[in-house]
Amino acid sequence: MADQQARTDGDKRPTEIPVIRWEEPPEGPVLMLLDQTRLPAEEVELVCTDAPALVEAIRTLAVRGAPLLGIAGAYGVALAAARGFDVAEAARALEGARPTAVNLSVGVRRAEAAHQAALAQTGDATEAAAAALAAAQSLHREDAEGSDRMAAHGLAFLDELLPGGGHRILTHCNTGSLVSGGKGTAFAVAFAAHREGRLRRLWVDETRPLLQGARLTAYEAARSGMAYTLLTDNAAGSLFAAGEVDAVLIGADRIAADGSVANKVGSYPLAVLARYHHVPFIVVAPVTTVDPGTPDGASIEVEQRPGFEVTEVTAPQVPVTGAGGGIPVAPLGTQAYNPAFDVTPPELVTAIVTEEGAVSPVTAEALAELCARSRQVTIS
Ligand SMILES: CSC[C@H]1O[C@H](OP(=O)(O)O)[C@H](O)[C@@H]1O
Repeated sequence: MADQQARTDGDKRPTEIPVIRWEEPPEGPVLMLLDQTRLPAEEVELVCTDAPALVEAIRTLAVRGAPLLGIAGAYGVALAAARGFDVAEAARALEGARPTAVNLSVGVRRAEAAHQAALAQTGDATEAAAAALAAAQSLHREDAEGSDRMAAHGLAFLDELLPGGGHRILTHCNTGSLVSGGKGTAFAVAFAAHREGRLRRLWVDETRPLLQGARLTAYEAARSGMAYTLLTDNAAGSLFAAGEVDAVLIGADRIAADGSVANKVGSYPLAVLARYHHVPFIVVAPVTTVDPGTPDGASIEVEQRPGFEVTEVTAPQVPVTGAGGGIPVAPLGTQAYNPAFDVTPPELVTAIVTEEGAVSPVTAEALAELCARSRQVTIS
């Protein structure tokens, strides 16, 4: 397979518009979000002035991706506090927006706890709102810093596993700057390999049905200058069979205490293919994605999404005709099975790479030690 010469025009962020930002115009604070449903055709910002608007943005994946959901959830609590809404009500609504990514509730509860502590200490609503905002901004910064550390640990792990560089990495869904305060998770490792001249190619799964790979990862890869190729999800098997994949790198939405990994649907089949073809299957995620409170994969709630996402195709420039706003590709009335995620058992995971380092092999004991170590070093 001919290799295109990768461009090296530097670290271009996927878009000149930040993925998420807090603003304080005279009429009151707002949360600005890059609307990811409009990418790559348009760079459009959503203006959220309250928690219900943010809940809708999360539900429609205008804002998405586990780490970013945590950051957005924390800002959502700060927004409710700053605008005088009921903070507990806003926090519960935000937590309930999507069930699988544990980061969402972690971010919401972190800002809510800061708000409650400040209110208990000062009795001052303005002080409490400021504390919630400070917690959200701290989480935002930590995620950006953690992303760089994950990239470094991930590249070091890859280089040790596959000496000689020239990595051909297959990735699924989207795990770059669009899911993070920084450069992302799995995509950040691929970008680090590219920047160091050790990425031969990024294979990008289109990731049906919402096409996060085709629309978002390809968009980020193009901006980064790396050599990348888009493929349909069902073409991955033939790439493995042709010996064209050196490693699989994916993100995670929740990692259970036993090491089971919930990630975008289609991740589990990749893990089985990787095992059959003796290819490393590497999960890249912040430690906050590990959920000691979820014992195993069967305990992870997998979000079931509307059937029209499968039975229709949509694009910003396509006129809407179907029940969900898209063009029907299946007979009207067709029922569809549409889990947003699947669960990969720990025995199929080569390593979990976090900002604290790589865990390999993946065991409950190693994850428990990682979480304990992380709690010791977490900056409050
Ligand atoms: C590393 S977080 C990105 C993670 O989130 C995606 O899901 P969604 O697009 O539905 O938010 C997918 O599972 C990615 O791995």
